Amino acid sequence: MSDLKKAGSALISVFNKEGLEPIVKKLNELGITIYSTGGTENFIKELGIDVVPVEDITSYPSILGGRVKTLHPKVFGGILNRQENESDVKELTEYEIPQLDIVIVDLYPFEKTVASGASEEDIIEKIDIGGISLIRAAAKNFKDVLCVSSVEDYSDFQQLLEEKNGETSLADRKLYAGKAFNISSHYDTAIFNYFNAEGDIAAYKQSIQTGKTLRYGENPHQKGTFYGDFDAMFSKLHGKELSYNNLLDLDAAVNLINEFKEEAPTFAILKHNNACGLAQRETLHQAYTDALAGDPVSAFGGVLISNQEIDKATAEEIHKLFCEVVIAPSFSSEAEEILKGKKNRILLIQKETELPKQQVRTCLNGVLVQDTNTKTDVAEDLKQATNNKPTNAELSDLLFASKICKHTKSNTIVLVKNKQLCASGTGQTSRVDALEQSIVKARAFKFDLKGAVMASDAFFPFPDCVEIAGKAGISAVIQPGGSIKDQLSIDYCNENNIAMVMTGTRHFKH
Ligand SMILES: NC(=O)c1ncn([C@@H]2O[C@H](COP(=O)(O)O)[C@@H](O)[C@H]2O)c1NC=O
Repeated sequence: MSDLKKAGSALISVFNKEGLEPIVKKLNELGITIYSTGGTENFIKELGIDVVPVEDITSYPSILGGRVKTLHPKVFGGILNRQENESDVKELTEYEIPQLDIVIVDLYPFEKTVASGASEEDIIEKIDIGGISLIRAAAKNFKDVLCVSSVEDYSDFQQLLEEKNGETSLADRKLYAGKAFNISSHYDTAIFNYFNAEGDIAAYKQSIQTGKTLRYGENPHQKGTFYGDFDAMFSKLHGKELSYNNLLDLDAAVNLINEFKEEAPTFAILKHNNACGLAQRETLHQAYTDALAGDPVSAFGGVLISNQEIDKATAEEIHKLFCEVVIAPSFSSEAEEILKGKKNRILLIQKETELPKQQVRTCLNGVLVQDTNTKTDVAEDLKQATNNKPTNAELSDLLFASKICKHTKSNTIVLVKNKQLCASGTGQTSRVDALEQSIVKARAFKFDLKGAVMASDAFFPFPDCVEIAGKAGISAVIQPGGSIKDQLSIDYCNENNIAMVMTGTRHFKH
């Protein structure tokens, strides 16, 4: 037996009338009776198309300022009846309930209203009750009813009407039911999160309606998907598909470069989510050259990000390097042309967007959620711990190093000289290891550490780090402070002419 059903009627109740016209025209052409609510009814009438007011079904006006218009047994009976069930069909006749085969609903814009900063009263009025009930009822009864719950589905639905002349298959109806529950659950999640803005209720709900299957996860034997709106953050100009690992690097890169947003030309090179090169200079070309000099070995296959438009001169330098991704607020047309010279190289324009206020990661059998670390250490935060005061140049390098430190995996030590990352120790199990790694790396790339500064993401539990740093020529240190043995580190610095400032803020990153 064919599971195709010919629709004879449709109930339409939409907030946003845009895109509805061709659908209404097609339904009318197919001889489908259209029922509708107030505003939608007027819209359809103005198109010169016959429409039956929903009040003709309910024999009730819309009441309470529109809070109750479709919430009526005759409307829900028309949607929820099982056509295979004899007693349901009998009841339809007994109570004069019209069968409703198609339900088209577009909900009140709750999230947009919240985002607009509207008053609580306005927000509450945008909690759609009738519409969400129509969607749930129609989707539940997908065996008999097709539910269109989003403007996004209008063009597919239009095509369906055209191809099948008003007939729908069970598979079509079930697919649309799934989409409908995607809409209704997303809507309710947004409402819950509005009511639980203070987090008083210990429940975590997130709903992301857009996702992209990636070629694979972190490794080729793992499946991977990105749930998020990539296009809201970037415009892709060129290059191959982004991978799972590219996306992780992008996340690290934009978070890092945002620290230098309003500053002089700054260029960063990242590998495995850590900066392996970063410099700030008068020209972007120089910033790139000096970022690369930080670690030209690690830069191979890296992700590059700039806080300024990439110009021709910088692009010509970048073009000599094999790199996966180049991100910038914009590219000059010559730079774009040059960088497109490698087929796979990904070029991205970073749009002006806010980053999420919370960070989420899986943990054990659940998730860990925390506020994003938005604290950037500034001069006013600093407490001078030593007799020696850092010079102005050292102070600006210390704050510069502290910003990099905040975005480097713990334990980390970052060494900076003249607004250039000399080296960092990343993701080490001891702070001494992190420091020694950074010194070895800096020396390997011919940095003279005399007069360089050191940033540490957390306090020094022992004076060993300042001792090693002092012997390497480091002249100033920035760290949170707070160890019971702080004084031992301070004493060593005082005895060896090293300036130390404390921020009072730890910047672990795991
Ligand atoms: N109260 C009800 O019975 C009801 N029934 C449908 N709606 C919503 O009313 C809107 C359409 O209203 P109109 O056709 O009057 O412009 C749609 O967003 C629909 O989801 C309702 N409103 C919200 O709860």
